[in-house]
Amino acid sequence: MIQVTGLEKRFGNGRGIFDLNFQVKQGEVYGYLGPNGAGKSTTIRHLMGFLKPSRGHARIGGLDCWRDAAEVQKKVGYLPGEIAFLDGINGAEFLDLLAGMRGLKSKARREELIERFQFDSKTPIRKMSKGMKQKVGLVAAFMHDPAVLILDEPTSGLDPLMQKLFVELLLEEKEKGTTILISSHMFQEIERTADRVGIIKDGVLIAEENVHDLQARQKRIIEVTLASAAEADRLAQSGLAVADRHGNRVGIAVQGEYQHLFQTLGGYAITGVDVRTLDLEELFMHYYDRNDHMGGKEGVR
Ligand SMILES: Nc1ncnc2c1ncn2[C@@H]1O[C@H](COP(=O)(O)OP(=O)(O)OP(=O)(O)O)[C@@H](O)[C@H]1O
Repeated sequence: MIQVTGLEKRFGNGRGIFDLNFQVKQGEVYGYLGPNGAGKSTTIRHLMGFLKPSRGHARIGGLDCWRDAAEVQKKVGYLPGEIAFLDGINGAEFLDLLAGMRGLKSKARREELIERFQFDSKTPIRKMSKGMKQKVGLVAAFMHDPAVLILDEPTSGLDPLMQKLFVELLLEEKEKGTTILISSHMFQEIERTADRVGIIKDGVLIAEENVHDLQARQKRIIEVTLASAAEADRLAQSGLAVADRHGNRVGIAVQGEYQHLFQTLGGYAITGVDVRTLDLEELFMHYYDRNDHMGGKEGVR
């Protein structure tokens, strides 16, 4: 449904995107990840027909995103990274304007979305907080039930409750067969929704991964607390795959094979057990310089 072929944009300063190639199949959710300034928004602006490629093509549903920009923009639900609103109007008027441009008659879906995101659409846009503007942007992107959604950092500015709601909405869209490209710094949101992820750095697509494969390869760490340091020493030398060790605690990495682990643990004085899952962020970290990592579970920038 989305096809990017040899896409290139060279800005005067030598930055840009270079020979990008990827596809998003109908009904697939593609997570587009990358550190600050990697080229995510530039790619997305090409997909929306706002930028002319220096080389190559971006296509959506067979349409050329630059040549057929007007048609593409009608077809796609788009949430920009930074929304430029008209200042003199309120949220409802802004949505009316977009609905008019798209020839959308029914307000049913829009009202349902406003109800879910819980905001007063009559508030003047200049008085809205960042999060509230983001909600208006999301309603604008989803309200015409588009076959393709392109979302540039959709949860920025949303509080955790609204982020959760957004993920639910995205999963519903996925269920309906909507094709979705979502750029994000939030690994967890990508992990819960995406089928595949592409990682862009310095304008180059450096990796593509199938999220379901990654999840199947995901390891768990069983953290065992032992009655004494001597017991912990003994367990550390038992031949199990020891991932880490802190005092009386020994972390053991497992991937599907639990029988041997529990048989072995039977011979030890254990006072506690905890299970930790290595999340995809940890698996992805090797694609980034450590310096790019802002820390925490939230981002990769
Ligand atoms: N119009 C422009 N002229 C010159 N350079 C530009 C222009 N637009 C973007 N760039 C540069 O191209 C690079 C990619 O920018 P882009 O906004 O696509 O990154 P991004 O991955 O979306 O980053 P962020 O996470 O910060 O939004 C950056 O170095 C940026 O400074």
